[in-house]
Amino acid sequence: MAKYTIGVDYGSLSGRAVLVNVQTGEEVASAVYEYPHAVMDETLWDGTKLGPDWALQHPQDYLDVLKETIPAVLAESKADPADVIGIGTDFTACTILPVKADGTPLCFLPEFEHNPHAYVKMWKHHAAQDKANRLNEIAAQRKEPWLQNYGGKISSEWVIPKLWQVLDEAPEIYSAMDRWIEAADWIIWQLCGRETRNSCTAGYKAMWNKRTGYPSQDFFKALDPRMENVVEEKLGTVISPLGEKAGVLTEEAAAFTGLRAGTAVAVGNVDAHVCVPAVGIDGPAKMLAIMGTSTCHIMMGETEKQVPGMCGVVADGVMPGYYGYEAGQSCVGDHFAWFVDNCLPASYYDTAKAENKNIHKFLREKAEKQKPGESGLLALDWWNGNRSILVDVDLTGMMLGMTLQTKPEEIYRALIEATAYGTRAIIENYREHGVPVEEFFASGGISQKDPMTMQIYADVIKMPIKIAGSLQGPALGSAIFAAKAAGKAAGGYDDIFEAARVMGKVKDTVYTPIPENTAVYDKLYAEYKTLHDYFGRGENDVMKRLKALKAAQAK
Ligand SMILES: Nc1ncnc2c1ncn2[C@@H]1O[C@H](COP(=O)(O)OP(=O)(O)O)[C@@H](O)[C@H]1O
Ligand SMILES: O=C(CO)[C@@H](O)[C@@H](O)COP(=O)(O)O
Repeated sequence: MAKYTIGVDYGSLSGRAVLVNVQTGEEVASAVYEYPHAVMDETLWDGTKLGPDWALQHPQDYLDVLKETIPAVLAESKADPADVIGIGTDFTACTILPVKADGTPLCFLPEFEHNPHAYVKMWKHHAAQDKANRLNEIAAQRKEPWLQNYGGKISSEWVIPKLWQVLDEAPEIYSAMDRWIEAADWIIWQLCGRETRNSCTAGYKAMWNKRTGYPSQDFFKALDPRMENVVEEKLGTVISPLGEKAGVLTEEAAAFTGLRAGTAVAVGNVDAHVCVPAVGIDGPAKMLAIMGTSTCHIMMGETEKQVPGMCGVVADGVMPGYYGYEAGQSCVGDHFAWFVDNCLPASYYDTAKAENKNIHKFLREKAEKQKPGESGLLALDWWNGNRSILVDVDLTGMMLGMTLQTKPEEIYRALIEATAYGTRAIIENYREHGVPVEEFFASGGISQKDPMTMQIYADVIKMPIKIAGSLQGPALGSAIFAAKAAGKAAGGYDDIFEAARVMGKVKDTVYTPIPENTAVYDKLYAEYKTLHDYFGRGENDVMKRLKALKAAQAK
């Protein structure tokens, strides 16, 4: 009798569930639910104005994903809930919210429903940069040894800068919250009624280390005396390894999902890291880029190396027995989305509509006719700051080389190329610091939807690119971890590597570098690197000055 697991992937704009056959990896059914509140980055749902660089979400949307998608995949597959042996989930991160001791989000309480700080701060909420800067200064002064495990800088996207922002700007929310918890762990709590903290978000986003634990009380006190006991007061100290069973589905969660109470629930995971087994990766030096709104670059290594500008190195942070390395670009697909939403003449939309084509496909058909370098354009891919290797959200985008002849499709292609150069910078940075990158895999929406982009990436990074076999890489990864949490006795797996080999997959399509393109891209990349260092490493801080002026004028 076939056994199944369900994986649920919480992306930036929607949640997607897949129901997967545990013995074959076949994805039997899938469903998507778009978050009704989407990303609240200008106003809260009630119209309350938000400041610059804010990005909030509503946790009710996350619950509704479970209520909508799980019954949908059960109905589509006609699977008997008794044969669904486990459920796993993954989330964007650090996407984090304040809750009461029983898990109730503060924004669900009438007294806080109009307070923006009571909501989920999404990974791309960058309004705690001043806190991150201060934290980095203090950590560097104190020569905190863990700082180098995070490339030398803690990002404003992470747990402590965001929490510190709450403490400063909304102390009433800080004191009302009993827990400050990643949505990745909160959703597991909703499923199995038990609070757990996963080692992936704890390690990459909350500065927790398997060997040494969290930074010291003294360090937190140096940030702000009110945070001296932040770990005990707001975070959790019991950290669960990936693939472990967090608990079992409660009666209540069984009622709203249609699954059976008692079904195994895996501990939370992150949307990027969870994809690694989904492409069948089972060893070091194989980089996986999860290319969507943003891109995360995840890889395993045999040794722990401190690489400047990476996001982090975490023992067992991806799969057990290896050091997990993460780097990333905070804006990839968001560049293209911004461009089509803001910069295209109406005639492009009209023609695309008349030809019944998606606007990206329409632009791609024009852009793929260009040769590398033909447009004369070069961009810096910093529309949402730079995550790796500069770790600076105050950097902004740039486009060089425009003339009266420049066409929209040329700008579109230059933006794609810029993101490819950003990925090459990450790969070269690893290699320069002794971390080998030998193979390259891609997953995520763009890897599936956009062959031109994938060919450009292969030409720029000069490595063949293998493509994930699943349209839903993270959801499949979550289903794989669910099979591990359920265990062999229930029809799953006791070994995550075995589960990855059976259930993970890549496509037959491989994008291979084209030598005449790589030769031109080598030249363009050299120009990119010059501009990257000039604007990004302090030689000319014009981007920061403009941003400061903008903030001052907006007041
Ligand atoms: N047909 C398409 N071709 C190329 N890129 C696309 C297309 N449709 C959407 N995109 C890009 O893909 C990005 C979303 O990626 P996806 O992986 O689906 O989402 P997420 O990152 O939220 O998980 C968008 O920002 C958009 O720029
Ligand atoms: O930062 C991480 C993981 O560490 C991601 O969750 C974040 O970049 C969001 O990813 P998506 O672009 O929504 O796939």
